[in-house]
Amino acid sequence: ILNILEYPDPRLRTIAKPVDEVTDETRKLIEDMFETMYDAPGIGLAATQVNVHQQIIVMDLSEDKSEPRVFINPKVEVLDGDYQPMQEGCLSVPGFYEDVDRIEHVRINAINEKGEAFELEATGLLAVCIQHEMDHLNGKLFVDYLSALKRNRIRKKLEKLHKKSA
Ligand SMILES: O=C(O)C[C@@H](Cc1ccccc1)[C@H](O)SCc1ccccc1
Ligand SMILES: [Zn+2]
Repeated sequence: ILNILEYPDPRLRTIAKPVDEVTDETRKLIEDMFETMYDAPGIGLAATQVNVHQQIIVMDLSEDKSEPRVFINPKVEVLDGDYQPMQEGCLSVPGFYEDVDRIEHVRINAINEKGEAFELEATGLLAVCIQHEMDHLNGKLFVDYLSALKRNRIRKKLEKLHKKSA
């Protein structure tokens, strides 16, 4: 189980680098990321959240861990400009849920854990999760879409929690 960085940890703002070659080490990291995500529990996890600054996302939207997905060096294209609001949470901002507007229909191009390129069209929760995880790889968090007032309230509450546990 890997440690998940929590807001406002500045390391969450790091921009992830592309993966040059998918090695056994990459596959071991992906395995550890799935274990960490399922344990949290969550339906998505970006390498940035476990302080590894490579463009790697793991996801599983199923109820029974039956649909693990891996996205390496992902690129997202907007397929139509409509936005949809959805309540989002984040394993790096535990306990807070707020509505965020995301693009409704996207296409993602990525590489899988075998190093093979693939393409996927997504709408609904999958599209939202892909955009949420892509933001992590670009050092962005869902709290960045909220008002400064809300974001500061969340930051203060989490900082207080971190002081207690520190
Ligand atoms: O990246 C993360 O922190 C995991 C996120 C992924 C996510 C956020 C918003 C909407 C969809 C996915 C979540 O914390 S995983 C927890 C969760 C589970 C079911 C539905 C929404 C969020
Ligand atoms: Zn998140």
